[in-house]
Order: sequence, then structure tokens, then C-alpha cells
Amino acid sequence: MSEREEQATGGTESGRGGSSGPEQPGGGGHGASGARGHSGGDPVATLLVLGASGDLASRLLLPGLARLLVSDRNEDPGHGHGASLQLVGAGSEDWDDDRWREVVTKAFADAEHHEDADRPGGWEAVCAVRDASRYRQVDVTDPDALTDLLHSCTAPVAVYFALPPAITATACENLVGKQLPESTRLVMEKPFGSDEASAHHLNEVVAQLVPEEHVHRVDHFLGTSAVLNVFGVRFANRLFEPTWNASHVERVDVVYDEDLGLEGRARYYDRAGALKDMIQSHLLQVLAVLAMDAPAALDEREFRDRKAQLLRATRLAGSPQEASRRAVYTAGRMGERDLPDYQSEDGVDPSRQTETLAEVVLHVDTWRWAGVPFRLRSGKGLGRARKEAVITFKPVPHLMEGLRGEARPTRLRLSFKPGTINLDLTVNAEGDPFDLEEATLSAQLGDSQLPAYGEVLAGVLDGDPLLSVRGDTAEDCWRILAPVIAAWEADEVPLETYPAGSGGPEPTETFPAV
Ligand SMILES: NC(=O)C1=CN([C@@H]2O[C@H](COP(=O)(O)OP(=O)(O)OC[C@H]3O[C@@H](n4cnc5c(N)ncnc54)[C@H](OP(=O)(O)O)[C@@H]3O)[C@@H](O)[C@H]2O)C=CC1
Ligand SMILES: O=C1O[C@H](COP(=O)(O)O)[C@@H](O)[C@H](O)[C@H]1O
Repeated sequence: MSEREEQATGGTESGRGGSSGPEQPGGGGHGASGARGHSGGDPVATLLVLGASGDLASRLLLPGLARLLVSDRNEDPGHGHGASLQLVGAGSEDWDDDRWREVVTKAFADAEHHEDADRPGGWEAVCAVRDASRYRQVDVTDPDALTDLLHSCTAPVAVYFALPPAITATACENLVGKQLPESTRLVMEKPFGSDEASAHHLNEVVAQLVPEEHVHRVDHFLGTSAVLNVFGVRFANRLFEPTWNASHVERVDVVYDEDLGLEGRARYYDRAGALKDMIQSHLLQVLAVLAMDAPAALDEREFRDRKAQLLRATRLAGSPQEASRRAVYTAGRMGERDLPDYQSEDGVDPSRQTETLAEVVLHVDTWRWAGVPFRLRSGKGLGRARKEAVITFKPVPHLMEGLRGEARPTRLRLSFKPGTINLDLTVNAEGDPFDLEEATLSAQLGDSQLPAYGEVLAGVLDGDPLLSVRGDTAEDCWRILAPVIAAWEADEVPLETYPAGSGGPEPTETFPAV
């Protein structure tokens, strides 16, 4: 196993250092201005993708960029994101510009068929970026080579670290003390660090490089439409917000079940597992958006302050034995595919006991949410892709005599991808109005015209940190799950199994079917 593979999910092991970390709520780092709205600043001139030969770059980032360019929301054709953007790929592969452009061409191809491609300047903007793009072979952990590369790019440069997290951390540490081009933005993927201490250390490192508002800690689950869909339902209706609290809500379940297997990602996934891959990052962000107090405005300071406040109050609802569960899939049939036992997949080391399904129950210790269980669950190899937040309301305090049947709990289901809303209600039955039955009101929610990474890149290129994770929050997400990580590492919570293609481990009182 190469050193790089060993480092795939690691972070720096350094403890807390002495330099100033990101400012806690209210702003961040030395860039905190206290101003509302995003800092904007000069538009990004160069998007530098480090890790250009990797899966993220070719499968998500470059296609996202192409869709952003083709659908550019900037009304003025002379000033869209592609008007003068330079795309530079860099990595350890011995590629030349032509080889890189082949990768870009392939990744950009789908955008040509998007309806906006026919818009004047639409597809042309994509082709212009593709044809002018270039590649540099570089070992990003070589400080001089990386600094030289940065200075060879037109400023401002957005440096996208599409690298294994430990390599990202090393590259950043090596840049400390070097002069970076003016207004450089750093775009950091998840996982940010490998525990609270390493995330804190990484925050201290990046704070020495650029101001906090120029750091984009990416969580693609925070794409604009995902956030806005929750906010629209919660805050643009009089109905929900007065009942959105412990007096009326019985429980909240955030479920992200995938009908995907390992898909060749053992090098990364076998060291991460479902807890770090999905819950530590994405699902905690979803929880924060679902449960936060209403921001006064949708700007980065208000939004990120509310999110940070909510996560600071969040903790495991009991001991790891009571409030967490882990499982791994065994061989089974998932849809049309036979999935092998996870532990027999190429690149998987069974002794790591990596989980492919993780569940935790959290409490949010605030007046609003005291005592309400928030269950977060994500798994791979499941029979049905199910990606939704379910808010279960408490039963009515009294059901009048004369009505037959049960008033089942009202449930609001907010599904992601595609965005839908379903409200399960108890209503009078057809035929005999004394009988009760369940009915569901459904609606489609707005979907973004951009894929998630198009949204991410729009924020980066516009210099808008609204949807990126602030430094203090990145640390807090590790703090919340630290007891679970420690207990699982010590094998204090059994690793259950479930057949691929099934619904996962059997429901229990703590982890019920909803
Ligand atoms: N892939 C995905 O679906 C998603 C990934 N992410 C995150 O994105 C990041 C990258 O993941 P992913 O693309 O899957 O990983 P890959 O392993 O596919 O790609 C990593 C890239 O980094 C390059 N690299 C490694 N070390 C160096 C070095 N010292 N100098 C230069 N280049 C180097 C690799 O080159 P080489 O191959 O030559 O080693 C490769 O191009 C991770 O943080 C991951 O968590 C986030 C969401 C989704
Ligand atoms: O970051 C990740 O997310 C995906 C799920 O997100 P989606 O937008 O593709 O549905 C997950 O499959 C992957 O393991 C994880 O790294």
C-alpha cells in the first residue's frame, strides 16, 4: 500500500497550536469584517484544480463547471463566469495539455446537450474555457513547486484541493510563510481534518494563508436549492414554524440510503466509512438547516451563525452503545446487480471493520428542541434509495369519541433529489366519514438547474462563502461525533450485518422505521 493510500483519510495529527484560529460565531479568521452579505471581491481569474486526474475532478467538478458556464446566471453575456476564466489542472500524472484537454472534453461533453447550450454564448463559453485550459505536473507537497505554480496563474486564483485530505493538509502547511497571489481562495473538500484537534490545526494553518471568507470548505449538500427548499417550507409558511419545536415534534429522522455499492472507491472509503463519509459532514449540515432558528436574512453571516449556534448545542443522545449503530453489507442483489460482500471487495481490509451503514441519535440542547431525538442515518448497498428528512409530529392530545380508527402521527417528509414534500395527514375515510384513514398531500419542490458542484463552483467563483462550512463549524462536527468514533474504534459497539439490497439492519425502538 502506498504512503498516499495510507494517508487517504488521515489528517495531521498535530494538536492544538497557538496561533489564532477562526473566530468563533460572528465571523471568521482575520477576514471577519462583520459586514452582511458575501465579501465578493475580485472575480476569480483562474480555477486551479489540484488532483486533476482524480475521481472528484473528472466525475463531479468539471461537469459541474461546464453546466455552470453553459447556464450562467449572469444576465450580461460579457460578464459570465466563463468570460475570462482560466482552467488549470495539476497533478502527479505525467500529462501534457492535450491529454488534460481530453479529460476536460469528456467531462464537459454532457453540457452541450443542456437546453442552455443554444443560448447565445452558452456552449461557446464552455469551449473557450476548455480550449484554453492547461495542465501542470506537480507534486503538491513540494512547497516551491506549488508556490511557483500558483504564481504562474493569473490572479485571483481559486485553488481547488481535489486531493486526499492528508495531502491537502500537507500542501497547506507547506504554503505557510510563502507569498500567495493576491486574493487567493482555498477550496477544501470534506473531510476537513480527521478529528476536532486536526481540524482546529488545519484551521490555524489556513488562517495564516488567507482570510476566512476566502476559504471555501465545501459541502455539496448545502447546494442553494437544498437549503432554499427547506427554508421555503419552514419560513415562507405561517403553518410550520409555530409547531417546529419540542412541544409538537416527536422526532426527526434524516435518512440518506443509497442504492450504490463501493463503486471502486475502496482507497478512500475503506478508511472513512459511512459515519465520516456522510454523517460527520453532510447530514450534520442538513440537521443544522432543518433545526436552526430563522436567520434574519439569507446572507453568509446570519446563515452561518445560526448553523453554528445549532451545532454547538448538539450532542450524542446517550452513550455510543445507546445512541449509535453501525453495520456492513454482505453479498446480495441490489436492483439488477449482484453486490459482493463488502469485506471481500478489492482494496478493502476486513480488519478495519469499516461500516457501510451508520446511524446516530442526537439531542439539540436548546429550549426549542430539548428531548427531541434527531436520528441521522446513511448507508450504502440498500435496496431502495431513500433520501429524505422526516419530521414526525406528536399525536393529538385527545381524539373525540365517535371517530373510529387511529389518528396517526402527522409526518412531513422533505425529500432530496428530486426535491419533494409529502405531508401525511389523518383524514376522514371515503364512504364512512366516521372512519379515519391516512392521506398524503404532495408537491414537487424547485430543483436547481445546476448540479450540486455547479452550485459549489458558483459560490467559489463569485467569492460567496454563504454555502461553505465555516471553520468553527467544521471543528464542531468532529466534536459531536467524537464519542462514537472512539467507541467504534475500541469495538465497543458491535458491527452488525445486512444483506446488500435489503432495507438495512432490523428497526429497533431507538432506530425505528419511519
Ligand atoms: N470522489 C467523490 O465522489 C467525492 C470526493 N470528495 C472528496 O474529494 C477529495 C478527492 O477525492 P477523489 O477525487 O475521490 O480522490 P482520488 O483518489 O480519485 O483523486 C485524488 C487525486 O489527487 C492526486 N494526488 C494525490 N497525491 C498527490 C500529490 N502529492 N501531488 C499531486 N497530486 C496528488 C491523485 O493523483 P494520483 O492518482 O496520480 O495519485 C488524484 O488525481 C477527497 O477529499 C474526497 O473526500 C468529496 C465528495 C465526493
Ligand atoms: O460526498 C459523498 O456524497 C455522495 C452522496 O451524494 P450525492 O450528491 O452523490 O447523492 C456519497 O455517495 C459519497 O459516498 C460521499 O463521499
